[in-house]
Amino acid sequence: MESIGVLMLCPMNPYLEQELQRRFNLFRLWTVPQMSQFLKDHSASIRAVVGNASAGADAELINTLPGLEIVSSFSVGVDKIDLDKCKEKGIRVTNTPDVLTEDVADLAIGLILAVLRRLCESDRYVRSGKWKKGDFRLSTKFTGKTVGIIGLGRIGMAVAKRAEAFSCPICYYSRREKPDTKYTYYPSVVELAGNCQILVVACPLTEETRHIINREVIDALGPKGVLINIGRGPHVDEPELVSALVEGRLGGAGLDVYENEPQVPEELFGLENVVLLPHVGSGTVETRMAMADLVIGNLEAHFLNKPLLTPLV
Ligand SMILES: O=CC(=O)O
Repeated sequence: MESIGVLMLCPMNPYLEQELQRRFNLFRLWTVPQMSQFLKDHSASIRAVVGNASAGADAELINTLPGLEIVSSFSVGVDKIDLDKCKEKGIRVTNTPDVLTEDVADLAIGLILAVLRRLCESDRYVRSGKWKKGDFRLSTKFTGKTVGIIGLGRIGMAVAKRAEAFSCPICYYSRREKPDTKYTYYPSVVELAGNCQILVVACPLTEETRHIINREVIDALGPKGVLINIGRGPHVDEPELVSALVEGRLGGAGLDVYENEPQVPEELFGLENVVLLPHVGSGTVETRMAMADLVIGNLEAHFLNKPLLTPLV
């Protein structure tokens, strides 16, 4: 397979890069000095693109690669890939589901605890020496709080299972009620937000779910409510979230994702009821290796005319 051109769109993971390099003719887009010359020289030989949560194959890229057969994403979310264009052109698409579910759900619970129990703030309290002058303020209990989940897919279910272990009643919103769950269903996000204390965004980003967290939802969640976003930044109308937090209309937020990563609204930096992570939901050594193996496995299967491991398109 050494002659097959594979285009990696940005640096993602050294192991993945090394294994792709060993098997294919790997092009690293971020090292290309001049895009137009690169495309002139190599676009015909590129048969696969490897992207991730921040860089995917959009219509423009797809149109410049006449030999493209497969886009294999080092992510579960594929919102950066033009799926319709891929379908239209018969380009296969794969992602990395399942292997990252546990890590992302773990992180959602970590964010809930970090916000409610003020873990980051109390860590800073110890390090700055403030403890010597007095005890840390009281925080908020997690056990027993109602957790609302937007999107009861693989990750949403894993969050629910974990929250159940904290004796939390679980409710959810999804496009359709799930017949095989005991969790309470609300047919709108506003109703869900009005009936839970912690609202977790765990659905894929699509045109329907863009800004699913808007002012009305934030107001329904209210000054005691906490928003946790482990989905995608554009699920949230970010300026509305920032003003609700600054004005105290929302109780707190735990965010792993943002509308314009890696830009994070600086107004959030001074708020102690907010915990900010740099999009690390699946960011463990173990999981990133499993994701890399899936990307490689899908490419190998494709070029050996075998069934794809995790086909999306
Ligand atoms: O955000 C990460 C992913 O989609 O895997």
